[in-house]
Amino acid sequence: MQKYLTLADGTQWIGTAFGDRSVEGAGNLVFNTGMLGYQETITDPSYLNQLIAFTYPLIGNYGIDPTVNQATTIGTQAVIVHELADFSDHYSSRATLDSFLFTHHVPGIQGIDTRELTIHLRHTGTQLAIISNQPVTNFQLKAASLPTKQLTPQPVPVQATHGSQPHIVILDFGEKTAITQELVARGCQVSVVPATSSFKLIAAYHPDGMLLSNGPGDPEAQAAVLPLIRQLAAHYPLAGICLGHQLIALAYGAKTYQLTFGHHGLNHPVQNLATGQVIMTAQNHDFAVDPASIAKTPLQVTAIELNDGSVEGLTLPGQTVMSVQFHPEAHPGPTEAGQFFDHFIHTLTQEVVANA
Ligand SMILES: NC(=O)CC[C@H](N)C(=O)O
Repeated sequence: MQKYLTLADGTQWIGTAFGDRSVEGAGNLVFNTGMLGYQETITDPSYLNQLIAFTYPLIGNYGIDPTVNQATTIGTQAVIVHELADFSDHYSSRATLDSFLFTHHVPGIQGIDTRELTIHLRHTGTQLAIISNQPVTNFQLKAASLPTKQLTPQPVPVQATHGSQPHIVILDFGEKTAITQELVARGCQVSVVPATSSFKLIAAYHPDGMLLSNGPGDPEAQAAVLPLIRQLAAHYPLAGICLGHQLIALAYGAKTYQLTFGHHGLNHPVQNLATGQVIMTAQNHDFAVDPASIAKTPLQVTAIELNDGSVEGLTLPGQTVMSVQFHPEAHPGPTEAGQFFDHFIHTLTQEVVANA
């Protein structure tokens, strides 16, 4: 069965359907350059309502391992690949990518030259796209007719995982489960609460530290949560990852902007400005903190991306506030950025001891 990928600029690509063949979708089309980790990427809630084109030419070859999902539902609108593996050749695999997407009602399209598509997107910038069963004649009308997805709100408490100390409360904007897992692996007790939680509800958890999670969408659309972030920072050590990092920037008066085509990959070099150390990082973001806007705030830049100089880390001198634009939890991606968790836990453990 033929499937059509139509971009807002009118370009059309024709491929073959896989996943849920009946489903159509619309949203921002982004390209992901990771050479592995398609399952974690597809299940990452930050991709809510986006279409993901994988530049790696063969996708699906190691199948689906139920233990690596980053969320229980898939917010991604569509998966675009060059060649879909029709086998899954790994001992941990329990399903094919095709059947996994079918189960979650996500459409896929294969046979697309995703590298050519990526070159196109690098010239035009991120744009809206539609995946459909018939050629699209009226782009606006068709896009408006297709439903957008929502993240499933979680009950309170979402999760209380028992480690020892410290107790970290995650404010959940669409958290990847790997963040909780990385904290638990370092001995933390973790509770996850919805991003709409009040300060009073959060305080009842007696956090030793707070973490603002990753999440989908434009950070400037989250203005309502900024006073809570300032209140949290005044009471607890505060960390932010990706969307959480952008929200910390906004909470202290900086601005964010949309990148031309986003960072979605696993080999983004990031330099720590204090030590000079460069690490490889996993990234997944379309927005970034405007470096010029930071000068007028109390924030300081701690790290930059070496390809385009974008802001990768922030701190607030005088308070324990630290954030990163990249993904220290990886899943997928290089794990060396996990030192961010080590640093945060070390800092707040010292504060817990000092306050005892
Ligand atoms: N992974 C994330 O948290 C993404 C943050 C934000 N939605 C962006 O695209 O920039």
